[in-house]
Amino acid sequence: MYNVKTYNAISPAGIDHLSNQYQVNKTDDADAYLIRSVDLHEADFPKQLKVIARAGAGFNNIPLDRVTEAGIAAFNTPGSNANAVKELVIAMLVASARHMFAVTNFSAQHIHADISLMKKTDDRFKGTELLGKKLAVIGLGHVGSLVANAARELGMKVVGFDPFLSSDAAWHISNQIERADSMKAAIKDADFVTVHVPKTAETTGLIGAEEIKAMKDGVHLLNYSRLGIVDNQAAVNALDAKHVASYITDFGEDVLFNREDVVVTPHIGGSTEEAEANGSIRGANIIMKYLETGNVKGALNLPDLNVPFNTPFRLTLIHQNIPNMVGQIATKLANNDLNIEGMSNAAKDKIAYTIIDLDEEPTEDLVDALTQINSIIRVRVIKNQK
Ligand SMILES: NC(=O)C1=CN([C@@H]2O[C@H](COP(=O)(O)OP(=O)(O)OC[C@H]3O[C@@H](n4cnc5c(N)ncnc54)[C@H](O)[C@@H]3O)[C@@H](O)[C@H]2O)C=CC1
Ligand SMILES: O=C(O)CCC(=O)C(=O)O
Repeated sequence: MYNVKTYNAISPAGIDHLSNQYQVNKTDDADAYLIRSVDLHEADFPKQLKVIARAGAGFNNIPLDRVTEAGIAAFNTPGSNANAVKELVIAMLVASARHMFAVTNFSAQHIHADISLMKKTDDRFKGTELLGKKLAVIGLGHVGSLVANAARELGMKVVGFDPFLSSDAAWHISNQIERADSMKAAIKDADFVTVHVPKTAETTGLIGAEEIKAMKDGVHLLNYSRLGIVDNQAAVNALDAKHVASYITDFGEDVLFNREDVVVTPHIGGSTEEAEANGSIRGANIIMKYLETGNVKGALNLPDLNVPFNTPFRLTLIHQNIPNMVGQIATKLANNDLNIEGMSNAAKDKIAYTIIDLDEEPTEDLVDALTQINSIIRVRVIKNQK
């Protein structure tokens, strides 16, 4: 039996997807965490924790260095909630162009008045159309590409900026999206700017005072990525100066409250039934595959390694990516008279991962001996359940 611990509200679709070899939230000593945006930076991890699956895209809530040092595999589920974010961002583009929140506030406050009178005398709520307007999309991954394509379908001119665009992601972007080769080129004459990048040291403050100054007067700015990617104080200063027309974000801070020209949603970009189910089912599949086979695809901190599991036992080893590790491991197995049926190894940056297939169960002494090799981070024995 494997133990899974969940954090945040995890869609039951993923919990139900786990096989009967899994029990959920019965103990804190979990083999796997299935999480959403809980902040794990200050958390201690139980010794037997082997895998963290983040149902969602952003993984800035996981202390990756510490998790890797503990030999814990970490995964996210990019794309699982991208459509949900896209739909909300498109709604917010329309809402900002039509002053939707100020309009509905006005209506709520004048519920007993003859609102049609205001229409005849007041141009305050006259909006603009998206058709023909220019949208700059910063970051063209799962979310950004969907936003760019949908905006194009609405008749907007769309320019994208993503210096790290993967060739896979590029396939999903309409050929009618203009590619900018700098942030400045993307934002300079855009009517709307929306940001869809991960939060990293490099993207913190990506849209600061200088970038906002380079935008045209009357721009509408959207941040559905993370707190800190847009400098909120710089955005407020530009709103005060009437340079930015409105700022719409999923990540509130005190400086943003009680302003008519700011709309804050409470981090709900990915909060739809469908997106939460997608993410939790993908997270459940990741946990089952990693715990039961050791195979890895798309981890945040381990290389891809997928080997058909056809022997009764398997050893998996997470270790430093340095010379002679595989040689030392093979020697320990030979010294214990264990025949290696198959051995595969892959590396990602400083970390390497080795899978060894065996006909016999390795002894505890052998596992101890392997664990004691300098630069081995974690050794796991997996019994084939098939
Ligand atoms: N508000 C919400 O509920 C949600 C927020 N998000 C946020 O949106 C982010 C993006 O999500 P996905 O599109 O699924 O991720 P993704 O990984 O598919 O795409 C991110 C893109 O950003 C690009 N990028 C990285 N640094 C950049 C830079 N300096 N300038 C321009 N582009 C850059 C990457 O090359 C990549 O193509 C997530 O990391 C997360 O923080 C995602 C889902 C829901
Ligand atoms: O709804 C959630 O769990 C957060 C979604 C999100 O921010 C993400 O996937 O990056």
